[in-house]
Amino acid sequence: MSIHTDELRSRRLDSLITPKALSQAYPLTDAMAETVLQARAEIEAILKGEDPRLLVIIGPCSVHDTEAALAYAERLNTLRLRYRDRLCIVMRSYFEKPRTIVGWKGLINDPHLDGSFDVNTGLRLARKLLCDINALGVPTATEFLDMVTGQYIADLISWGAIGARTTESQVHREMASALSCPVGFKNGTDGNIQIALDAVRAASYGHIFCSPDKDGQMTIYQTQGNPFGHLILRGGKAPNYDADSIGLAAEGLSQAGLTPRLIVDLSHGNSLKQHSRQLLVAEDICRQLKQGSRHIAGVMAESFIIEGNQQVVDGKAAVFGQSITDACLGWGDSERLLAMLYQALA
Ligand SMILES: O=C[C@H](O)[C@H](O)COP(=O)(O)O
Ligand SMILES: C=C(OP(=O)(O)O)C(=O)O
Repeated sequence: MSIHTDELRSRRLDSLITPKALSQAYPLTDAMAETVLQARAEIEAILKGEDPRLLVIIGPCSVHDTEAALAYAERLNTLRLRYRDRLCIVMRSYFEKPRTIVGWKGLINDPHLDGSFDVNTGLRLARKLLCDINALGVPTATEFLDMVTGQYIADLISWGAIGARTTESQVHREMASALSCPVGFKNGTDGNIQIALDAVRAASYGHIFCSPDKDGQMTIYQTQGNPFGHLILRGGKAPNYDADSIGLAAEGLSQAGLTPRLIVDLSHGNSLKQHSRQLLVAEDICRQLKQGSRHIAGVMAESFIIEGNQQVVDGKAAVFGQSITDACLGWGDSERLLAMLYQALA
């Protein structure tokens, strides 16, 4: 057996900590569990149309500095409490970035921003931050991209996303069918909505899903199906936040036997990747809400403390609270955005 035919293009870097060991280091307290369970129940009620509030998923495009993310969470909490009678605010806490080709893939993958890929530290930082944010009473949202790392943090997540680049992937749909939180599926990067409608349906069924268990043992799970899958309109070749596009998507949902309620991503294809345009998209959404649209269950926005984005130089991001992936709204505009959404639900 001296000839090897596999593992020819990979090399072992390190062993991964187990999900259980990480949870023991950063446990889910009863108060955090309460935050998660209450937020999930509220989001589910909003998606069903039983809670008239608007779900608002807002926060940085990605977390690269946990101190800055926590500072943002503290600011956001003030507005979350102020607007809680009309808005259900959940903080975007994204640790995994899907790349069009290549690039920094997020805090879990490369926490030191220098290509050292210290995944164990990335997982520790991500879990600790989620504990700290939930301890404030702020619920968290994330994208589930990797098939393994979700096991380390999913108990602290109130809302999950499957991104535009993975909505059509069978394993992501299977994963979503197992997740305990509501999961939004984005339309494809080209604007294809059908793949997201198919994904919502696929995830609502039970599947067989192979994943590590909390001890790290590879396990065959039988999933139950997720009844709270939903559509996220993120734009594609053209934006899709206007009333006609939302009406068409709602019709598609109804024809597929799904609740015609969806989330609009103010960013990405809808903002033409120009961060300030999120406010223009929001104005249109507010108009639709004021006109009584029943299809808009929520919105998503990319926002941080400092407007725009920055380059990482020598493993360092120089500006505190500014994105190192997509450009975000700054704090002032984020305050204006939340005030505008709140007014629209008057
Ligand atoms: O949300 C972030 C980005 O839009 C996504 O990760 C794709 O980024 P990229 O096209 O720069 O790789
Ligand atoms: C990558 C993201 O979005 P999309 O999948 O829509 O490109 C995101 O929301 O971070």
